[in-house]
Amino acid sequence: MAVRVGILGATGAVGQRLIQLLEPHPDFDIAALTASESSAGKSYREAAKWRADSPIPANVADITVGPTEPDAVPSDVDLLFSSLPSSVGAAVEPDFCEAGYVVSSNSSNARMAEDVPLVIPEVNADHIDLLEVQRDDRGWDGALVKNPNCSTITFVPTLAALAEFGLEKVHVATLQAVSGAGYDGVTSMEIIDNAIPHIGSEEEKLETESKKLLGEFDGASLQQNDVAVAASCNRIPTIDGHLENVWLEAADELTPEDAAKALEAYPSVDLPSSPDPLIHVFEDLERPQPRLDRNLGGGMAVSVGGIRESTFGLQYNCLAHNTIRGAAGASVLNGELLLENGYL
Ligand SMILES: NC(=O)C1=CN([C@@H]2O[C@H](COP(=O)(O)OP(=O)(O)OC[C@H]3O[C@@H](n4cnc5c(N)ncnc54)[C@H](OP(=O)(O)O)[C@@H]3O)[C@@H](O)[C@H]2O)C=CC1
Ligand SMILES: N[C@@H](CC(=O)OP(=O)(O)O)C(=O)O
Repeated sequence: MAVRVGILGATGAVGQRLIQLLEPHPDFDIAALTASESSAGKSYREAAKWRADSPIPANVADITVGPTEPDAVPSDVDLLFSSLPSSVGAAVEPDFCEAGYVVSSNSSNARMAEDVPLVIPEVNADHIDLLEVQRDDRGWDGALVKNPNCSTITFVPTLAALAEFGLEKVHVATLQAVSGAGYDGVTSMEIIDNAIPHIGSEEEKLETESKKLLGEFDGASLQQNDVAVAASCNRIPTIDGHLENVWLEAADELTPEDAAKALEAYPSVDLPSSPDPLIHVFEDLERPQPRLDRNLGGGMAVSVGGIRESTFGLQYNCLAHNTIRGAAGASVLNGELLLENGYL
């Protein structure tokens, strides 16, 4: 029987992507939608400014949006996907966990908390069991799991694939799509004919979240990876798809040929939203490109190209769809992992 799920922040850009991904999902049934007080009490059709590239699913359009409070969500809902602004997530997600709900959250609050698993299932599925520590620490019947920032999700799987060569230093420069800032985030006057070489807090997220994701969990605590990561984040006028330039210094010899083999061989996981292959490797130096390659693997794949030797070790470019692999799809995949591991 399908698991009944809810979406916190269902009317937003990521909430709409979640609805697109969850409506046809084999294991999940959308049973509750929440948003701010100004949307509560309206039908989803009325409350959401629907801007996704497929119609609102008929069975979702007539659901009444509730306020984002534990009492407003039916108790037979087992899993909540959270796409709230991070300040709201910080305030309310713990209340839902305390009330017994399992929350798979895309919001950035608490990603670096010691007892909160930050998970990309293809990279560190075993970190999910940090939830046992979390439940002991906090006395929750529910649980809180996070997916990382969209730019972090794009380059960390490539590092995981190359980890066998010994990760020492990584420099990453991003070219991020405007959808990452939300529908009202960057005005057309700011971004057309332009590039903005700063995205608030983004560099720090890439530098810190990557070490947690690549860390070791021994069943009791998590030891972060000591790879040095330096990031530079830029906004460019693409709609979806974050492209990143990576320079990697490895401890062992790492030729472009070895890197391509390791990236291509890196496995996906046996969960419905994990694409096979996970990583597409292009020989064409002009790929990957956001418009051409962001939808590979249903928007859940990572693509890599331009692999070459450089003054600073191995150099390559990577790309992923920021609102699917980088946000809604990442939360859904973590929901699948929670189900697979008996947390629901
Ligand atoms: N856009 C993207 O590509 C990405 C976004 N994220 C993160 O995901 C989260 C959501 O982003 P996005 O969908 O773009 O944001 P939006 O602003 O589009 O949506 C926010 C959602 O939260 C609800 N909300 C806002 N304030 C409150 C409140 N006080 N109480 C309850 N609900 C509230 C909104 O409801 P209402 O409609 O009623 O206002 C809406 O449903 C953010 O944390 C963002 O940083 C992460 C990666 C990518
Ligand atoms: N800051 C990201 C999107 C985002 O909301 O990230 P986070 O989930 O870390 O808040 C971008 O601009 O593309």
